[in-house]
Amino acid sequence: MSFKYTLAIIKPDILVKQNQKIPKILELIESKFIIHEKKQLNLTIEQAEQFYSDHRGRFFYERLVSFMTRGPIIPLILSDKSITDHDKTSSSIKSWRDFIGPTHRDKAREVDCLRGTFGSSDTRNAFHGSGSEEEAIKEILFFFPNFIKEKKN
Ligand SMILES: Nc1ncnc2c1ncn2[C@@H]1O[C@H](COP(=O)(O)OP(=O)(O)OP(=O)(O)O)[C@@H](O)[C@H]1O
Repeated sequence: MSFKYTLAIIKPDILVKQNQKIPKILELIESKFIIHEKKQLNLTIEQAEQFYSDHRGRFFYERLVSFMTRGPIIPLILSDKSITDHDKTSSSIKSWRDFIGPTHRDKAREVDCLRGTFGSSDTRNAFHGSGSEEEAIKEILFFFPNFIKEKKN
C-alpha cells in the first residue's frame, strides 16, 4: 500500500479568466476525488521558482514562473474515491493525472480530460498534478505543511 494522496493545482488561467467556472470544476473533481484540503493564494516569484525548480533552464521556465504568479491559484489535496489499494498502477497520483490529461494543449484536446476542456496553451494548461509519490509528498508539504503529520497514513 503506498501513498494515498496527490497534490493538484487549479492554475491562474482559470482564476483570472474563467473564475465563474470554479464551482463546476470543483463539482467535476468531487465526482471522482475527495478534496481533503483546499486553499486559494497568490504565489510570489520566489515561491513559483522554488515549486518549479526542477524545470530551471528549460525554455519555458520564465514563462511558467510568470504565468503562475499572474493571479491566484487553488492547491488541493485529493484522493481517488474509488481506490482502496493504493499501489504503483492504481493511485490517486495516476488517476488525477489521467483526469487532467496530457500537458500539451493539442494532445489534451484529443481526449476527454480537464486540460482539453479548460486549458488554452501548453503553459496555460489549467491544472497541475504531482508526478510521483515523492513529488506529491514534497508538494503537499509545500502548500499544507501540517497535513502529513496530522494524517499519519
Ligand atoms: N513544452 C512546453 N511549453 C510550454 N509550457 C510547458 C511545456 N512543457 C511544460 N510546460 C509547462 O510547465 C508545467 C510543468 O511541466 P511538466 O513537464 O512538469 O508537465 P506536467 O507534469 O504535465 O505538468 P504539471 O507538473 O503542471 O502537472 C506544465 O504543466 C506546463 O504549464
